[in-house]
Amino acid sequence: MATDALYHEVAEIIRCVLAKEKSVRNAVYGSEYKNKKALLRLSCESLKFRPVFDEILQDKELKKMKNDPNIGGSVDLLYVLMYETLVGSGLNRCSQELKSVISRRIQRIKEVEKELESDGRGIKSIKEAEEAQKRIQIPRYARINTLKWTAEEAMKTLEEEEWKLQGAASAENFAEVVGKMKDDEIYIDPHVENLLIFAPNIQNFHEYWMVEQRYLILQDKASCLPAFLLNPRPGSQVFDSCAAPGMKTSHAAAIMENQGKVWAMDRAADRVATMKQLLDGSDVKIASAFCGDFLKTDVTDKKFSKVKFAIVDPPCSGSGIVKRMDEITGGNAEKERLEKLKNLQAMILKHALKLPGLKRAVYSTCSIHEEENEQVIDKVLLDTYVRQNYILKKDVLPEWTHRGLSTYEVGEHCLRADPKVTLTNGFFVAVFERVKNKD
Ligand SMILES: C[S@@+](CC[C@H](N)C(=O)[O-])C[C@H]1O[C@@H](n2cnc3c(N)ncnc32)[C@H](O)[C@@H]1O
Repeated sequence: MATDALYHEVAEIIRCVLAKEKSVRNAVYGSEYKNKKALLRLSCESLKFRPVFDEILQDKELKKMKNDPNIGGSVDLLYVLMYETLVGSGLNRCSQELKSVISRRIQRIKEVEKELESDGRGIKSIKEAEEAQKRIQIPRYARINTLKWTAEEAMKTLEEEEWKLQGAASAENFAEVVGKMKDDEIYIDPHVENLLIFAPNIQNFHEYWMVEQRYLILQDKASCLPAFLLNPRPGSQVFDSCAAPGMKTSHAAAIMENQGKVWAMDRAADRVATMKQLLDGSDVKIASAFCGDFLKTDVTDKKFSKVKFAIVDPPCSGSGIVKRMDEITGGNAEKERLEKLKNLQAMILKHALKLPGLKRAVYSTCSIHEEENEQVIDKVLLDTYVRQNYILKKDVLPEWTHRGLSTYEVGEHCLRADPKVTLTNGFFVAVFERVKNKD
């Protein structure tokens, strides 16, 4: 039956995507199945609701569906069939064999889904989260590149180009004021220095000459927090352990007024090449961008002895970034993956804290998962060397009311960012400070 062929093809796309062999789009357009539109829609939809289906398949009775001869062990095919049953247009157009796999257990499937829903983990919750996400409009943040011009020059030029400068947005009713801004208005950010706020939907803003020539650097506000909170003095040395593509390196260099040095390391050679271009185009003169594995770097090497500041922005699930496809597919939230990331993140942070002359380090992720955030801080603070030498800085940016999760002791000392609350991507920052003054 034609619909069976579609379901089998969607299952194959899902398999490819979850095995990280291809993106959804590449898998769909590489498929021989003719109706690409149907293929794409059903693949994305089934992936989107997959977390619910996975939970349903934990049920003792429903687990057995995978072994049904019509399913042939393919959990991906079950995702499609469950999608059609619980969300889509039903299974009336497919063969009796496929339909019967579900229809024989439909009552139990609905029961389990209802239980999940009462816990906020059912189909309805995913639909609601998606609707809420559609409604969130994050403004565009642009950092004045003070390595190219001063803030005054920037403001004057923007005014000459007929932008309407509104002054500083108030921190108290930030979301309300910024949420209503018009396309030709600009606010000054009340938290991060030299950061401007533009409306969310300005057409082709990345082609605007100030952006193209890197007089303004498009950078989400939350991602400006690490270098801003690190606040390295001009003339000092910074180590950025996972630096590419160099957004935080370039921000640190601007704060240091191009005086001192930033060691900008990254493991991925292609990303280091991109970073070099970006730093060059931004007039960063003090960065030494190089390729290497930070975990294999001897931080006690004499050449790093003057490093007083560290940026630790390790790989993360990226779950805080609004509107990413892998968020929609739910592919990033797997416990096992988060556990692996947490271990890597903690290792990288602990290693950075071994820099002998280090005074302050900032840890950040663009993840919303506590495993990658508060749990990493907890884990690192269990280390004897870390406990003897560092404290988690208290009262970081006190006017920033969105703090780490209160279920952790460290929570109140950390900053969180959230699209709904701070009008930024989801983000997490914590600052470590050496207990003894090493000056
Ligand atoms: C979140 S991104 C960094 C973004 C960057 N800080 C910025 O602001 O533009 C994480 C980076 O860590 C790099 N990375 C992963 N493992 C690493 C390691 N062991 N040593 C150095 N870099 C690593 C990845 O290649 C990736 O570029």
